Amino acid sequence: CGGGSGSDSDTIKVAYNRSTDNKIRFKDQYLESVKEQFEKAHPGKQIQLLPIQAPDNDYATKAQQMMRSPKTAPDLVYEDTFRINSDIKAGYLRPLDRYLAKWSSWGRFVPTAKAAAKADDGKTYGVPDGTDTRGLWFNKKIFKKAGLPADWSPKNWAEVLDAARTVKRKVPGVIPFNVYTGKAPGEAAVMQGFEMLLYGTGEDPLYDPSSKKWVEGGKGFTDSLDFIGEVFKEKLGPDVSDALDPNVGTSVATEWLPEGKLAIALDGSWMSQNWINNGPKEWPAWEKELGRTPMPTQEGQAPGKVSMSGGWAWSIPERAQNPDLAWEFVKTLQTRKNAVRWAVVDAQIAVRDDVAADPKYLSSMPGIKFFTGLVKDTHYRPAQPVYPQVSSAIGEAMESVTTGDSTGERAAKAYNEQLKSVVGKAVRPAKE
Ligand SMILES: OC[C@H]1O[C@H](O[C@H]2O[C@H](CO)[C@@H](O)[C@H](O)[C@H]2O)[C@H](O)[C@@H](O)[C@@H]1O
Repeated sequence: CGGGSGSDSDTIKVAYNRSTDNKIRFKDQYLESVKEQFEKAHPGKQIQLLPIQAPDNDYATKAQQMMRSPKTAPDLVYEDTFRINSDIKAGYLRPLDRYLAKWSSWGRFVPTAKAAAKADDGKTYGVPDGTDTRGLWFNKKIFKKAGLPADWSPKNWAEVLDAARTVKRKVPGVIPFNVYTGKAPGEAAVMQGFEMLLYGTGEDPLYDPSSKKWVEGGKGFTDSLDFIGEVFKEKLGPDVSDALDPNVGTSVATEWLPEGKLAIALDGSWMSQNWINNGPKEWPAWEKELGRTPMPTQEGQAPGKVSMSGGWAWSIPERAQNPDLAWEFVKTLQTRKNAVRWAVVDAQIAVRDDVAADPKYLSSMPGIKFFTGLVKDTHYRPAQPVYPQVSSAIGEAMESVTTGDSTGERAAKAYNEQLKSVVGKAVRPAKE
C-alpha cells in the first residue's frame, strides 16, 4: 500500500485498516462490494482500495504519514474517532460541512455520533459508521465446570475477581480472565481495559470538561491500576508475554474464546463479527456458549454498571486530490442498505435512526439488545487532540503494573508527571 493520490481525477484512493489476521477479511469484502456498486453507478470512475495491514497504532502512524503530502494522501481515510481530533489539529483532515448540509441522510445520525467527529471549531470532519459498547463475555461451559452460574451477574470488582479465582482453582488450564493491558495493544488496552475500570470508580474522570482540565490520577486511577496488577500477580490473566502482544485481541477473538481457553473477557460489543461472516472463526455455537453481563462499577455504586463507547468514521484528508468524488463514495457507503449491511457485518451499534429500526439489523445480531442497553450508561473518551498521547501514557502505566515493575500508586504518580508534560497546565488534582 502507500500509493498516493497522484493526479488521476477519476480514481479515489481509500485507505483503511486491514486486520493482521489473514483470515479476517470481512471489511475488505464489504468495501470491495461497495466499490463495485460505485463503479457501476459512476462509469469511468474507479475506487482504489488501500488496505493498511497493521496493528491499530501502526495503522494510525501509516495513515498520518500518507496524509502529510498531496503525493501520498488518500482521498478517503478510515479514522478511529479517538484520533480524529488530533488529526484535525495536525491539519490532516478537511471539514465536511458543505457536503453534509446538502445530504439529507445526515439528519438520521444520532447526536452522539455527530459529536464524535466534530472539532472545537464547530465543524464536522467525519461520517461515523457505527458505535460500540463494552462488557463482560463469559464461557458458560467453563462456568458450569467451575460451579459458577450461567446467569452470572457480578455486582462489583471483587465478584469479578472471585469468579476468576474460582475458575483458576476448579478448571486448570484455562485463562480465567482477560483484561487488555499495556502499550502494544494500544487503545484496546486503554479503553477496553483501564477506562472500563476507571469510569466505574467514582468522581474522577480522565478529563473535566467544565474546567477544561485533565484530572490527575487519584484514588480511582490507582485502584484501577491495582486491579490490573492483581489480575497478573495472581495469574488470573493470560501469560504476560501474550497480554502484551499487539495482536492479543485477535487471539482472544479467534482462539481463546471460541476454543474454550478463556473463561471471562472484558471486551467489545463487536466480538461476534469474528464468528459470523464465514470466518475468520466460524463459531455457530457462540450464542449458546457465551454469556454477557455488564461490567460492574468498583463497589457496585450507581448506576451499578459501566461501559465505554467509540466508533470509526470516514474522513476526507486535507490533501486529498479528489474530495468531491470521495464524498460521493461516502454517500454510497452510507446508503441505507449499505449502512445496515455494515452494521450487521461489523456487529456495530447503529448510529442512524433508520438503521437502528431496520428489521435486518434488529434480528441479525444476537446480543444487540444487551449491548444497545448499555448505551444509556456509557461514557465517551475526551474529544481532545491530546487524548492519544494521554492514552499512551495510560498504556505505560498499565504495562508497569502488569509486569510487576510498579504498584498502582507509583504508576499513577509517573502518569501524573507525564500528563503534565503532555497537557502543560491544563491539569487539576483528583477529588479523591
Ligand atoms: O467495531 C469494531 C471495531 O472495534 C474496534 O474499535 C473500537 O475499539 C477501539 C479500542 O479498541 C476504539 O478506539 C474504537 O473507537 C472502537 O470503535 C477496533 O479497533 C476496530 O478495528 C473494529 O473494526
